Amino acid sequence: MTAFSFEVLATDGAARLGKIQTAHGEIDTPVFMPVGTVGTVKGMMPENVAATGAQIILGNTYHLMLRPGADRVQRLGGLHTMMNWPGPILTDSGGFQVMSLTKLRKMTEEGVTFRSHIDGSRHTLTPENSTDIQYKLDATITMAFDECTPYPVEKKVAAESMRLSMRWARRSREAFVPRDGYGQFGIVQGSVFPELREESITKLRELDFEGYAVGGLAVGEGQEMMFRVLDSTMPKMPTAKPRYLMGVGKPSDIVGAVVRGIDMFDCVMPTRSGRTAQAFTRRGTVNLRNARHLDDTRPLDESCSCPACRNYSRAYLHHLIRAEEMLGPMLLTWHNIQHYQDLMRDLRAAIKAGTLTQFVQAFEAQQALGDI
Ligand SMILES: O=c1[nH]cnc2c(CCNCC3CCCCC3)c3[nH]c(NCc4cccs4)nc3cc12
Ligand SMILES: [Zn+2]
Repeated sequence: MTAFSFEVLATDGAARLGKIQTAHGEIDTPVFMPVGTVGTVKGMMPENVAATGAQIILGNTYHLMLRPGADRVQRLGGLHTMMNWPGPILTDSGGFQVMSLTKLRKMTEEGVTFRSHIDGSRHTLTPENSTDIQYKLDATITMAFDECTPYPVEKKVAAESMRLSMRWARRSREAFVPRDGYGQFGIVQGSVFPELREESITKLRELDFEGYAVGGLAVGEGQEMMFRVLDSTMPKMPTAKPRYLMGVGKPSDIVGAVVRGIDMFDCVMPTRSGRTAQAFTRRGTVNLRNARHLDDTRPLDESCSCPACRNYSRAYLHHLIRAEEMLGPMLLTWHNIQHYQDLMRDLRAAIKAGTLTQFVQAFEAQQALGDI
């Protein structure tokens, strides 16, 4: 059986080309992880997700614990079997989703009690049961239970929030059942305060996680502040372990974070935007609801290999969106996932060739062009 391992194969400045070995297969980094919320990347079959080049997807603990329930997923053979995704799956702890999706909730030192948005039933998430739920889901990578500190907050509020998350990280680590090829990631907090971020990293290193996530960002601070926090935090992060920037982001966020040493990303944008007619292209985003596409026979993005760009015109995609046909969001989701996978593939190739600086310049120039 393979042990969970991470190897840095090349570097270009602070950026790393890496490979993670897991019980469910390997992951080439930098990697973008599509969100498979309730056991499916919405609107896509798993084989089509794999066809985009994606090696790892995300499972949503909050939704799955409510429906169909962690015990039922375990009885159904775990997420890999249930959703027919044999590759690695990373599940979040559920904490962030509870705080962003539920209204009736109460947080204590113990954890969070909340009411299900589905049927109003009462539930509790703690570091212990979140870790146990992720075990039942058979997550390849389990996330520690944390509190994402809101932004902006005063330093002393950020310090208390971070220290709670660090106590929860220890409880999460102690509840984790080690298995060959499986891993657990700690989550660094500390908002925009370098010394709090450093204290958080120090506490998490004591727990020797298989990977480290940067939490508490992409919560409204803006790209400039996010990059500033990364500039001061990344040099303090363990170098031999993968680094995961949670909830990021749009393509230019990802490029800037890879340059600063981030290895893993997740974001709902490519899938959620696919359902709202927003397409990501080399020249920026395109809103396919816009009437300017009515008679446009060109493909969405001539440099893209996905079915939407190979077989259909913008006019047809626009028609599907206006007619509210299922095929519209399906094709756009596929395209957006493909676009993100192609961006990661190009970033990995640039790091390998030592040409990341040139890649970033060309990327920024194209994005500035805007769609024609
Ligand atoms: O500190 C954090 N701790 C834990 N999770 C965080 C997340 C959720 C990451 N995606 C989870 C996925 C799990 C499976 C289902 C889909 C989400 C974040 N997302 C963002 N920004 C994007 C944001 C999204 C929504 C509001 S901000 N910042 C985040 C910060 C944290
Ligand atoms: Zn495409």
